[in-house]
Amino acid sequence: MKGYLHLENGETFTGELAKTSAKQNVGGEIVFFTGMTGYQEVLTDPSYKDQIIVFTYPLIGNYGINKEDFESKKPHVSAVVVYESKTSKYHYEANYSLEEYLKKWDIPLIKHVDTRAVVKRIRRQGTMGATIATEAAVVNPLKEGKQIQAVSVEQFETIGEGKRHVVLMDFGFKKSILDSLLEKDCKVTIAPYNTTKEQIEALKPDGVVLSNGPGDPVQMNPQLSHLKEIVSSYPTLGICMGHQLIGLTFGALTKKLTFGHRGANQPVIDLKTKRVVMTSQNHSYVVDEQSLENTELQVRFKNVNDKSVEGLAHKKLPVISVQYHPEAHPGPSESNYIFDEFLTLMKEAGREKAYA
Ligand SMILES: NC(=O)CC[C@H](N)C(=O)O
Repeated sequence: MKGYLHLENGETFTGELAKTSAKQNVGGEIVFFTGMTGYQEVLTDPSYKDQIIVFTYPLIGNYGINKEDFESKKPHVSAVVVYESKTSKYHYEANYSLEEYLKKWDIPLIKHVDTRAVVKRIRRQGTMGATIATEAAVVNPLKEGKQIQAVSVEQFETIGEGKRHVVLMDFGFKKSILDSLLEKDCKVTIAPYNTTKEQIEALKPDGVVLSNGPGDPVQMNPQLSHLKEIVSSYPTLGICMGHQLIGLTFGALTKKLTFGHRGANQPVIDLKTKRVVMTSQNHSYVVDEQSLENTELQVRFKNVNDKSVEGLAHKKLPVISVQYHPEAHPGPSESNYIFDEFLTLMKEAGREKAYA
């Protein structure tokens, strides 16, 4: 069936709607992902909530869909745009084809769209509102959402029996972050996004991880003073949204990039070691470097392409943060060492406590 991708700038692209959803009209913020593989992780990463994802690689779905690669229990994107979607699923682990999986969750997929042209528009004019529709449709301009509370857990849950106890504050966490912590011999308590310092104290953790999450970080403004108390009291690692929130809690500002970084090959330099690592990324917002000037934070990582801030360290407290995804999935895992650094921070803080 013929379908349309309408952009907020007034342009329309024509394609073919797969039979994955009967919805006539679905809107969202249109963004693009440049990895050749990793579509399962992208679909199920809660940070993509309410976004229409354009895959730049021209053939998507060729190894099907299997549960092992999910980053959460369900897909969060509002719709999918591809050039070609593979309808078979020959991989030995596959439970669904791409289209079968999207049908299960009633998510529209439009194919045979000139994805190269769409991406060029987004690169030039920025991420914008878009609608996938069966006919002409109005595109609603983007408005600020409260996506974090929609994806965060409501109950505390503790997993694993490792040596270090970490509270993972859930702004929309990817399962790979939990897995990375469990692999490093941590016991992890997943906590709702609005957990207070008192609730964390009761858990007696060794450290806190602030997770990734969807939308604009300023949606957390009402909670920033709570977060500052937490981050100032425990060794803390912030990842993506978590990193942006660490920036905001210490008085820095965030800003939106024209089209963000979404892919598996973003080069990042670690200013401490002077080494460049290839990283997995998914974000629109960044911490504004100039706004760090009068704060207690300093830049630890930078994007080699556009020089944007990719990570911070607190000048005195055991607090580090990364804009990229050290847990990978999809993408390279060579930045995984940041988890080891976080472990060292917890170990050192524990030693101080023992001698206090
Ligand atoms: N993956 C994330 O945590 C993304 C953070 C935020 N939603 C952004 O787009 O910048």
